Amino acid sequence: RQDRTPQVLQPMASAYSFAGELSFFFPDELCASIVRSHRETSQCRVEDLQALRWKLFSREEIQAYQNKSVDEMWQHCAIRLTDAVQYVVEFAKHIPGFRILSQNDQIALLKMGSMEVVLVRMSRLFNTENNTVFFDGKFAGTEVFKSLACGDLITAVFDFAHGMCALKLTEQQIALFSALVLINADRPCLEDRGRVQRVQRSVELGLTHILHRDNQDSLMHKLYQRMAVLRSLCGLHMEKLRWFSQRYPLTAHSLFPPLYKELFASEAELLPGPTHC
Ligand SMILES: CC(C)CCC(=O)N[C@H](Cc1ccc(NC(=O)CCc2ccc(Cl)cc2)cc1)C(=O)N1CCC(C)CC1
Repeated sequence: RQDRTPQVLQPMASAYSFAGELSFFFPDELCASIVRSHRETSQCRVEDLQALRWKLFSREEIQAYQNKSVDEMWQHCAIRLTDAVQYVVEFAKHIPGFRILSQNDQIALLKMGSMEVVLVRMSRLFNTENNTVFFDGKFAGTEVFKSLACGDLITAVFDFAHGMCALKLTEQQIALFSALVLINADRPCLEDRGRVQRVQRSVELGLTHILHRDNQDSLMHKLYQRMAVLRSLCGLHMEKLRWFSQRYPLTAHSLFPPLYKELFASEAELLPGPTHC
C-alpha cells in the first residue's frame, strides 16, 4: 500500500512539470508571464521616472556626493546595486522556464547574468536629453559619481544606457530581452545545458514573436549586438570591483551586502588557485 503512493504522486509531479514546460511552446503564454514578472519586479515604473525627469541635484548636493570618500561612495552604490540585483532574482524566480531548472543551474545563471540584467533594466533610468541617471530620488550627471574614482566605468555605463535608449524598446521588449540575457545556455558550469537550451530557445521564440508583432524584426540583431557590449561592460564592473576590493579590503569583504559577495565574488577572488565550477 505504502509503496504505491509515491508511484501515483510521481506521474502527477511529472505531469505538472511537463505542463509547465509545455507553456514554452505557446509564445503568448510565455511572453505574458515574463512581462508580468518584469512589471512586478521592476522597482519603479517608467511613467514615475518621466514625472521626475527634471528633478536634478543642486550644486550643494553634488558637492556633498563629491566630498564622500572613495569607499563611502562605493558602498553607497554597492547597496543600490545589490538592491537592483535582488529584484532581478525575483524577476528570474517568476519565469516558468527558470523555475524548472535545477537549483545549481539557477544559481549559475544568476551569478553570470544578474548584473547584465541590472544594466539592461538600468537604461530605463536614463534621461538621454541631459545625460543624467535616476539615483537617490533625483537625476544625476556623471559628475555626481566622481568620488567613485572610476570615471571610465561610469562613462561606459552612461554610453551603454544611451545605446539602449536609442533602440526605444517597449517594456515588453525589455522584459523578454532581460529573460534572454539571463537564460543563456552558454554560461559556464551548467549541469543540464540541454534543458537550459530548450528554455532559452522558447524565450528567443517569444522575443522574435513580439518583435514581429511590433513590426520591428530588425531589432533582433541589434539586441544580440547589445548583448556583446553588455558582457564587456559587466567585465569592466568586475575588474573595477576587484581593484576596489584590493584597495579597500575591509569595506569590500565585511561591509558589502552578503548577497553581493555571493553573486559576484568569484571563487578566484576568495580562494587562490584554479577557478572551479
Ligand atoms: C530605481 C530602480 C529602477 C533602480 C535600479 C538600478 O538599476 N539601480 C542602479 C544599480 C546600479 C548601481 C551601481 C552600478 N555601478 C556603479 O556604480 C559603478 C561602480 C561600482 C561598481 C560596483 C560596485 Cl559594487 C559599486 C560601484 C550599476 C547599477 C543604480 O543605482 N544606478 C545606476 C548606475 C549609476 C552609476 C548609479 C545609480
